[in-house]
Amino acid sequence: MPEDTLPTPAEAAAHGVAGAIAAHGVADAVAGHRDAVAEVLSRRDPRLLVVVGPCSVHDPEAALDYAGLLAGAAERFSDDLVVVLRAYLEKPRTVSGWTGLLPDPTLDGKGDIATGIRRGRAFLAEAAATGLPLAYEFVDPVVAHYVADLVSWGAIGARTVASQPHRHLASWLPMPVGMKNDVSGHVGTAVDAVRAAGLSHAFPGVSADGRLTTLRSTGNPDAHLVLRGGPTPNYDAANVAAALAALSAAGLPPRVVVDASHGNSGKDHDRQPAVVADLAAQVAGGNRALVGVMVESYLSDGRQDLTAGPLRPDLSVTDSCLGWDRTAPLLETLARAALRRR
Ligand SMILES: O=C[C@H](O)[C@H](O)COP(=O)(O)O
Ligand SMILES: C=C(OP(=O)(O)O)C(=O)O
Repeated sequence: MPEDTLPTPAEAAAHGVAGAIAAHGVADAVAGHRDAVAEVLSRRDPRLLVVVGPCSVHDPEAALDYAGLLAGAAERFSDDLVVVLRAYLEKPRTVSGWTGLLPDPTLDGKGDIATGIRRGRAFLAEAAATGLPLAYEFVDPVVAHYVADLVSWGAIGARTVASQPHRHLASWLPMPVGMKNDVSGHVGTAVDAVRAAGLSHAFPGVSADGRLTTLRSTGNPDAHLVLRGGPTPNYDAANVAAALAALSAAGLPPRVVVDASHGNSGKDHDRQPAVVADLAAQVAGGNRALVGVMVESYLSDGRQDLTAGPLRPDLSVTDSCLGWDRTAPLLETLARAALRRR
């Protein structure tokens, strides 16, 4: 195979970790996780969805250590929270920068995507074996065909939410997909995206055997809005209420996930606890439409530049994250809030 030829999605799925995926019953677990998330989004399950984990995975071994810690906490709070691990292997960039472990597994711009698919799937399979559902931002619609089988909650990000191919992809993906408000803070684009994802579409895609093909979707009933802020935050009760009103006006179910990071914390990890505290108060105060919270969290507080010399495995190389020691209490706060809301 020439160096740059990629395996087909079916070949990638059959490679290496297929045995581990089967041994751990991952496919059945993923189906169960997707249903569990959908139940929370539909509010039939009163628990709170918490999507938490690193901004990006740059060191799979360290990220698995993090997943182990999170799996323990998820179990502890399982009466009140449905905890999903951010297992993000692609990063959208405002202009340029590292694009993630799957497109650039050597973190140096070489773009060895074939290796990235192999390493990425190995990471996802091992992370799934912890028992946690996995969250993933679908940045490149082609790459989606290599990873979607292991994902239980998908995101279309602030930089792609207006894109028709991404909306079409979301309409076809077999898991709940969150549509983020765009980077300007405009919520209407994401409301349009939720509507578009709920409809059926025919669009070009890749079949399991690697052929370019026409994909036909039936519409994603579990597409929903994610508030992530913009130049100013939009996590407070007034912005949440305005977003719910916009959803209702568009004939969509009033439900929202709120991201405590990104525009809601000015990308400053130190601000995330205050945002989570505000969201927990809204939940505890009885807001049943606030169905989920996202937190960017990793082993240690902060971030590092990729060019800063030997990389630390425990520190984000993209957005700054809240360290594990400060994340665990936030999960407890959210669990208490969800319990109180019941
Ligand atoms: O979540 C990560 C970043 O916010 C996103 O990938 C954009 O990063 P950038 O603005 O540094 O390119
Ligand atoms: C890039 C991300 O978010 P956003 O699209 O909100 O910037 C992310 O969640 O990693």
